[in-house]
Amino acid sequence: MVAFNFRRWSKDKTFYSRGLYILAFATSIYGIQAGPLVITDSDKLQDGYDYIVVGAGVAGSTIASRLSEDKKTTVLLIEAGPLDPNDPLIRIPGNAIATQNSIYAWNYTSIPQTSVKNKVIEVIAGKVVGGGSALNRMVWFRASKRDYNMWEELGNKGWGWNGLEPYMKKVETFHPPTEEHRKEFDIKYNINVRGKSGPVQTTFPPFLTNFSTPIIEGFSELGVPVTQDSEAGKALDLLWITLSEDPKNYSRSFARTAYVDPAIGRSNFHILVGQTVSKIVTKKVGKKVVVTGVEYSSSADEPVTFAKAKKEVILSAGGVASPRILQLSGIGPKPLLEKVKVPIVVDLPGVGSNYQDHNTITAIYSSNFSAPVISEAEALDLYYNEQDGPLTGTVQSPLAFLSYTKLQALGAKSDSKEIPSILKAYKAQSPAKYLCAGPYPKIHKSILAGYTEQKKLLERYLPREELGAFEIIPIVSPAEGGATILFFLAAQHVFSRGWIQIKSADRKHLFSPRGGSSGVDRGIDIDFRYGSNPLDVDLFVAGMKYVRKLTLETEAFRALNMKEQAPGFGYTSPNPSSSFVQGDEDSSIKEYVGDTIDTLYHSCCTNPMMPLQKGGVVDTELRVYGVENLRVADASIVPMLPAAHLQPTVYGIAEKLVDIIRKGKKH
Ligand SMILES: Cc1cc2nc3c(=O)[nH]c(=O)nc-3n(C[C@H](O)[C@H](O)[C@H](O)COP(=O)(O)OP(=O)(O)OC[C@H]3O[C@@H](n4cnc5c(N)ncnc54)[C@H](O)[C@@H]3O)c2cc1C
Repeated sequence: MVAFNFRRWSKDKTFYSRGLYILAFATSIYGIQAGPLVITDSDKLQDGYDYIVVGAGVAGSTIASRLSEDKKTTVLLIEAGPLDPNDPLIRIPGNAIATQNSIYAWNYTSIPQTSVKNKVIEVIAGKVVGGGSALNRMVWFRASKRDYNMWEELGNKGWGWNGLEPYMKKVETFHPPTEEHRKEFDIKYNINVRGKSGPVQTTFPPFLTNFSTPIIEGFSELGVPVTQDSEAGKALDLLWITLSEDPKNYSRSFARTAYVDPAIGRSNFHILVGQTVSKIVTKKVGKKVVVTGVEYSSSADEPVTFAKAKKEVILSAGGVASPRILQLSGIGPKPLLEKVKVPIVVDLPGVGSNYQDHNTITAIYSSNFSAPVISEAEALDLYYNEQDGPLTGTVQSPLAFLSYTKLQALGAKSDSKEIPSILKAYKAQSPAKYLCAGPYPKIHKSILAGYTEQKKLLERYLPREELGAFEIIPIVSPAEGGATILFFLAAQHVFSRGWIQIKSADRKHLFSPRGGSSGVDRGIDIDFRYGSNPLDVDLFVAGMKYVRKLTLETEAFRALNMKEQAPGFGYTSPNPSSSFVQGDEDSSIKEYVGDTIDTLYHSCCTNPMMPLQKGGVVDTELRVYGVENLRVADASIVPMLPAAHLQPTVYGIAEKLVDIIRKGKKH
């Protein structure tokens, strides 16, 4: 019986985890008990705090905790979700997928994605103290130097690799594997580039499968080596990935344990949980717009309560919620605010624009690979008694980040020796061609200017061996008679840009129930615009062909007798598009992309840190343009999606902001 940590079947497009079913009794035996917690109810609030931080996720927890290290500074952290009672659903790494479908998630849905067969996509985000770090897959690594250096080149001095890396390092305490474990799997790492004393614990999961051998050998046949350590600034080729977990008991190390728990008990730190912020409150002082505090409530029926900020409000509600709260507060594109009848406080075109995410499809193979089949009871026994087994982690072998050059050399036709075909076509596009005007009758000039700059950088750097273009995550799902092998394929530097726009001024939508795409009006249009630039779909064609080369043509994989289950050669869609060409491999993969494209949950870039005239929402000190005493710090300020999972980057952004505030820099 299979008890592996996650699987995803293309047939019904749902995730599930056996972990879900073992929780009930796991709760009762899980070792960690809640310590003494000081949670402040509204009626116990002080009459104002120096800083109010909205959202106790990755960034918000970090900022609130660090600011409260100064005893003279009062901090209020407000979180819509609960403080979990040390729930194994969160704490046991192997339960990650079950957590994503639990009460700890917001579970928004996108609007139908018109470029990919009107697919409606679930947009999972953490709604609990810890935010995304409480339910993510704990994959921990920074992007390549060039990813961050491009941020700097967009006009953000100090936000390149050299400006951000020390802060990402500051977050981490890295625990090397045992010598025996390192040797057994030939794990590569470089202790010198790792953090040594940060609050987030990272390590390699103890339970790895021998699938790392065909992965390393198969990729090697295709010219892809193992990188010594992704954290050195080149997250390219095959990477041994650490997870954000504590080897003390192989439990999740997340923003709650790393930052909030140490702050709880400080008399100058208060945290309100189960309270949803619906508005940043401002007043006019002369010509200036000044933030005075926030309004929040526990439900749509409750009246709002005002909390006063003496110095600043820092908005850290995440890539989807932060632009939403700004728009609800009258800070955003004028035509949108007019349409939904929110009084305009500041006309800021970039709020909600520039939406980016890693999108993904899954290839599935049968094989004769033999991996231990572990029952639920055995998995629990291993976890609790031996700190081992599939519940200790979420990945079991290295994963790959391929540059365009490597990907297209094997995965698709390249009609030029110098530049792969997708990039050649991208270069030929006018920046406005696939950009969406959002709430404007035509694309706003600042947003076009910002994208034009981004496009120039992508054109310049994507052909070089400096940036990841495509991620391949192998997952082994053991079964009697041979494991099922899943490959998650994820596009890294998407060309499409989406929008987040509120549909209503009514705060009641912030309390819309969870529940898939059941037609619940959540008062918000979340539009990834997946595949709106058709080259993003072409990239998946190249990626899928690459995976076929790897699985079906390398010696290492041929020995495993891999048979493609999905998409399968000659995949025909139940809902074929008009352009579908029977018998054509590219066309068939495109159909599969249209039917199954999904998110890798890295929503970001919706309040980009860029100059105002380039569609920016915040400056390099993360201050919102045109508003005094308001900053945004979370995944929304990322100007351009890096080729990496996001959490170390967002923690780093938060740590850097704290330093900026401490140094008291002015605009
Ligand atoms: C399912 C999933 C899997 C992921 N896997 C990985 C991974 O393996 N590795 C990795 O590096 N990254 C991963 N990520 C991404 C990473 O977790 C996020 O990028 C990161 O959490 C973003 O941090 P943030 O501070 O911007 O927002 P979040 O961490 O999402 O925090 C925002 C917080 O604000 C709260 N909030 C929102 N609205 C309001 C409101 N109105 N009032 C009060 N509070 C509010 C939310 O409840 C939440 O707690 C994953 C994300 C998800 C969702």
